[in-house]
This record gives sequence, C-alpha cells and structure tokens, in this order.
Amino acid sequence: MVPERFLTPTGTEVSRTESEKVLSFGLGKRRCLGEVIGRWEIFLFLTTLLQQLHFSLRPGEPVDITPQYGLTMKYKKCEAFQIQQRFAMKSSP
Ligand code: HEM
Repeated sequence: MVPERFLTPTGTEVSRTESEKVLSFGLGKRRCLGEVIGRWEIFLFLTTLLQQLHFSLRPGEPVDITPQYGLTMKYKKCEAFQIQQRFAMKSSP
C-alpha cells in the first residue's frame, strides 16, 4: 500500500468512515487468530530493515526545528511532512 493514500497533501491523516478503514486482520468472529504473531513479524521485519539504513540530511539544506508548543512539543504544523521529504535515505555500507 502506498503511504500517501492515507495522508492529505499537508501530511495529516485522511479521515475515513468506519467502513472505509483498512482492517488488515479482519473484524468480528472470523478475525485473524494470528494477529499478534503477524504484528510482531512486521515489527521485527521493519526494525531489522531500519537497522540497515542510514538517515542523513541533504548537504546544504538547513532544517528549521523550532518546536510548536502544545500538550506535547512537536514540529510546526506541516513541517514534519516537509522535513520527511528533505531527508535522504541511504543504505549503510
Ligand atoms: C501480517 C500477517 C497476517 C495478516 C495480514 C492476516 C490477515 C488475516 C485475515 C484478513 C483473515 C480473515 C479474517 C476474516 O475472515 O474476517 C485472517 C484469518 C486467519 N488468520 Fe491471519 N493474517 C496474518 C497472519 C497470521 C498468522 C501468523 C497466523 C497464525 C499463526 C494467522 C492465522 C489465521 C487464522 C487461523 C485465520 C482464520 C480465523 C477464522 O476464520 O476464524 N494469520 N488472517
């Protein structure tokens, strides 16, 4: 699945009605019995993959990390999405 499918152009989550939500493991009486194992497998697969990658900023592109204060401190609105796009993802040697 393409992650952009779940994001608005500003990087917030697309709002969906209950019937439109993605239910990877099904719902109700016949829902997946292996959901916990499945989720752990996905977690281990992704963490193993992430451990092999190296994240860095593109040279010469400054990043504004001024926080926006609220209940928790976070990046300025929409900033996180733009920062994501500025990151270059490279495989480590
Ligand atoms: C990412 C991994 C997995 C996904 C996405 C997945 C997804 C699903 C889905 C969509 C169903 C059908 C639910 C329905 O009919 O409403 C299902 C059923 C089932 N899954 Fe999985 N599954 C995964 C991994 C596993 C694993 C690892 C096991 C066992 C160790 C497992 C065991 C089962 C069983 C036994 C059913 C039948 C449940 C029933 O009909 O009562 N699944 N799964």
